[in-house]
Amino acid sequence: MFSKKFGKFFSKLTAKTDVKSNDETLNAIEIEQLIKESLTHYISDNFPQGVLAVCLQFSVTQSQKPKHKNIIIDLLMPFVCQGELDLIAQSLSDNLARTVTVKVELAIKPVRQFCLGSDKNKAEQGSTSQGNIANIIAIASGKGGVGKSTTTVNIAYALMAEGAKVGILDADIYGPSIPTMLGLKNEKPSSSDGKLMMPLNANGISAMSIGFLVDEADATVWRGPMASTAFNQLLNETDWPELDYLLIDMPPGTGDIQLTLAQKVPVAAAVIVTTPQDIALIDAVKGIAMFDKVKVPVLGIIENMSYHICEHCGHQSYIFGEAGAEQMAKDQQSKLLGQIPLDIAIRQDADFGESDVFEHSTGEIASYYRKIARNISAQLFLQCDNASPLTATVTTKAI
Ligand SMILES: Nc1ncnc2c1ncn2[C@@H]1O[C@H](COP(=O)(O)OP(=O)(O)OP(=O)(O)O)[C@@H](O)[C@H]1O
Repeated sequence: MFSKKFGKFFSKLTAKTDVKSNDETLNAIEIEQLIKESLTHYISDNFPQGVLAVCLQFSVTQSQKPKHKNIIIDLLMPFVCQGELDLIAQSLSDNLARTVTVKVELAIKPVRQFCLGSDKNKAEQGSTSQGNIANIIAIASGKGGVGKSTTTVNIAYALMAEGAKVGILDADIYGPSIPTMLGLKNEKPSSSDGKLMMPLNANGISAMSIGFLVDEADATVWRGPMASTAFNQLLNETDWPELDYLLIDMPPGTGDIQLTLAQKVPVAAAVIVTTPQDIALIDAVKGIAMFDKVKVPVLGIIENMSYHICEHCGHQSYIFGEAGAEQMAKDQQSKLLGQIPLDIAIRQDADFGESDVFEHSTGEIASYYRKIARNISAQLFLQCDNASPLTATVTTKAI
């Protein structure tokens, strides 16, 4: 039956199908019209004005074979949304008594900040050394140990599961854990021309980390300027393939080094990871203030280790406090991008260089991260892109 969540368009579908009694009586034009209406009236946080308002291309193919009356909806979209549109396809399938599949192709463009270059220096960097990268997103936390690197890796896999091309740059110069988490410990990058390094590849994710180049012990004694120079080299002297998103795993904290990185890199936007614990939330607020200072938009907050579900009795316990990030997001007029439970499988995967999001991309753990990945991608488009339907248009009247 129809889920309440889909509201208006389901009632329209119900009305239509009730009138016609079954889909045999709906002709191809009516079906296409019904699908268009459904996509137009579907409203959610990531589609505040419906799916078709942001869709770049739309077509419906209806197979007429008597036993396989499948319907395929092809959409060209500016942000990842396959997981959300699969739910619409499921409801359409139920309503039309046909197998409806939505196929999303992505056309992810650099957001406004890159294109227009509100900061000349940033725009120049964006159009030269990182020309293959559409959008750089900083994943930051005020406090250390809240799960920022683990979240970065799993969001990268989640974006990939949603169809995007993704890379990770480990800027956590003082404690690079990305090589371990991606199963690339002890690997070294190669160079074909002696100038640019080839990023390493973990199941399709391109990765670069200071951990690939120097011993952890050596990097930890670096001072601010040295760390910042090393980071710039990692970003600019890597032969990045074409990427929709490069996620930067920022060093924890809100000091000079973080501020310098946020200023030097053409970051399109930032995301803050926190636990619901008060001391983590206080530092997360400082993180938001830091990005505000350098005019990098903060897309929202991810609450990690939100709760733990007992594997024996299923009881949900709020070990680090309840709903802290939700309240903080409200106070800061930001968005809660999602919550991730404290789960032993997430910790084990991180230690062994594996990811459940990659291995079971339709599983429960993957669903938390994929939802967050969709929210990040959509919010980047909606909040920052010129083509967003939410961008205010200024009209001038001739007098
Ligand atoms: N949702 C989770 N469930 C279970 N364990 C988790 C979860 N998120 C992170 N962890 C574990 O918590 C520890 C800290 O995580 P991680 O290294 O990602 O934090 P961090 O914020 O990047 O740390 P640092 O700031 O020191 O770099 C790791 O052992 C990781 O496996």
